[in-house]
Amino acid sequence: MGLMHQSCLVFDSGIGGMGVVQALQSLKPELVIDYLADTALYPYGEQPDDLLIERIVRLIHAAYQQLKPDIVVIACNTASTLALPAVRAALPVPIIGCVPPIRWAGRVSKTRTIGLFSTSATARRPYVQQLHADFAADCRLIVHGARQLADLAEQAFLGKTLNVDALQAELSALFAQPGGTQIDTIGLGCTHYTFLLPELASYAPQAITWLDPAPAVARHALTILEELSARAPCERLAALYLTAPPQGEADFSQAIRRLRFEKWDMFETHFLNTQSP
Ligand SMILES: N[C@H](CCC(=O)O)C(=O)O
Repeated sequence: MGLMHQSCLVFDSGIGGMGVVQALQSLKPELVIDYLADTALYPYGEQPDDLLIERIVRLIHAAYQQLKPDIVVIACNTASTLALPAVRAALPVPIIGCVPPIRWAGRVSKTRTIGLFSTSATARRPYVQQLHADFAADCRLIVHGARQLADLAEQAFLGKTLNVDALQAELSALFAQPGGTQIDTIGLGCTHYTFLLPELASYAPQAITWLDPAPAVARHALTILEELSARAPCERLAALYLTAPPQGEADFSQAIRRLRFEKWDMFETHFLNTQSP
């Protein structure tokens, strides 16, 4: 069957996964895309690993039972680098993760010095060191676990004015590290940063090739969807669930309409009423 009636659940802590939603929509407008954001626990980058792993599995499992998607995209590096195996073990459908584009950066960099912006949690994960060792061992990797960039991206998504000082402080924290002037390629290791890409590029102190994995993640998800066998068609409208109300509700409601979501709903009722795996 074609993708006409298939559905995909996209998961993130906040608005970061909306970059993957955009890419999915432009590639396959007919796909039903549901979205779950764990806004109650945002930012994931500042949460302890053991809390996150259990929570992510329970939430995605509950959303799966509610929405029965054909595929799940964990459009969050902080969640994927921690909980991909646990989510895969708990669900009977393909789970696509989103991990820092270190391999891609290793293919692209001429100076062999690559940068990575991510959350603090992702920056200290062994997953990142493993990607470096496996796919870009001949590159110097300079990582900055940025506390403020996800917040700035949330603001940008709502159409708010950029806090330029905060953005520049995060850029400096990467480029001021030893070897920073040699960086020619930077990977976005947090899905939120899609919404800051023009600002990051314009305030960076040197020419950089910026790598945003969102379109590649979307293409990968669609390839996997195409391989799935036929199922009952999904005829309903796309759902957007949050675990806590958004900051700036009017701006949020306007912003999500650009992504073709008519409204948002609280997820907690479904979450609490669903048995964990
Ligand atoms: N969007 C998430 C993280 C933002 C947060 O700290 O919650 C990621 O890709 O890592």
